Amino acid sequence: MNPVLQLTDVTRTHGIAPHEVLALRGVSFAAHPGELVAVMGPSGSGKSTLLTIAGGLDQPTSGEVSVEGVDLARLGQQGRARMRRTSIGYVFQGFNLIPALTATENVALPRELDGIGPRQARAEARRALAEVGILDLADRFPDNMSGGQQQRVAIARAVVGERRLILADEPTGALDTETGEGILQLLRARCDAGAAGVLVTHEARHAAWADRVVFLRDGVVVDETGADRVDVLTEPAAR
Ligand SMILES: Nc1ncnc2c1ncn2[C@@H]1O[C@H](COP(=O)(O)OP(=O)(O)OP(=O)(O)O)[C@@H](O)[C@H]1O
Repeated sequence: MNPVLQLTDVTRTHGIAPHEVLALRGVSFAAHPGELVAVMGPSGSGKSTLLTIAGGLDQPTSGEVSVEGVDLARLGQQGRARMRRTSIGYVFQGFNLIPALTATENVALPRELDGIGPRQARAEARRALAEVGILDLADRFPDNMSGGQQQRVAIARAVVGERRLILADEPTGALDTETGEGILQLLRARCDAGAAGVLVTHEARHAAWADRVVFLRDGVVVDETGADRVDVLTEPAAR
């Protein structure tokens, strides 16, 4: 089966010499349909850099990133923006909802930007809100929702329109344990339905929802394993 996401020998340098930082050094990585991959590693190991590059929000210094078989570098800026709206869902730690828009409007926005008519975009948004269990909050504004409810809206926005690649950067951030588990359950369900997911997390019990765990250190993939060995991965210094 072809991967939804493929990174090949990706390098990313931040800053300029002599103060440059090599955030990623030759990372190769794939996520297939139906697969949830967790990315773990110490602070500064390159996890967020990897995710933003996978989502076309940042570009590698060298190497190739393809989504659904399309090399993002060949798309140009507009093509990448379109790819982000149609194929890639990004769940940010801080939700990034627009306060002046209702839940439905927040979720419908990427579809409308993509040229879908408002009526269809709203219908798709309501379906996505139902999928994450908060259709009853469809007309509410973010400020009148709990953190967990806001994160559900953010997830609905990331999956609306049947996107095939879901990228989540610490999506349970400030949420309590139970709400956080609910969010991971949603991501898992979306991958079980055929999407590919990448989850950046610091917590082993969150990574346990994944099929595979990739461990980064200093911008290099130092280990890759099934979720059954997550406990080992959380303590690399002891190995
Ligand atoms: N815009 C930038 N300019 C300069 N250096 C950067 C920039 N973004 C990231 N870096 C550096 O690149 C390295 C990787 O950062 P990154 O944020 O990807 O790590 P991370 O594993 O996500 O860390 P954390 O778990 O703390 O979020 C770090 O050394 C960081 O300081």
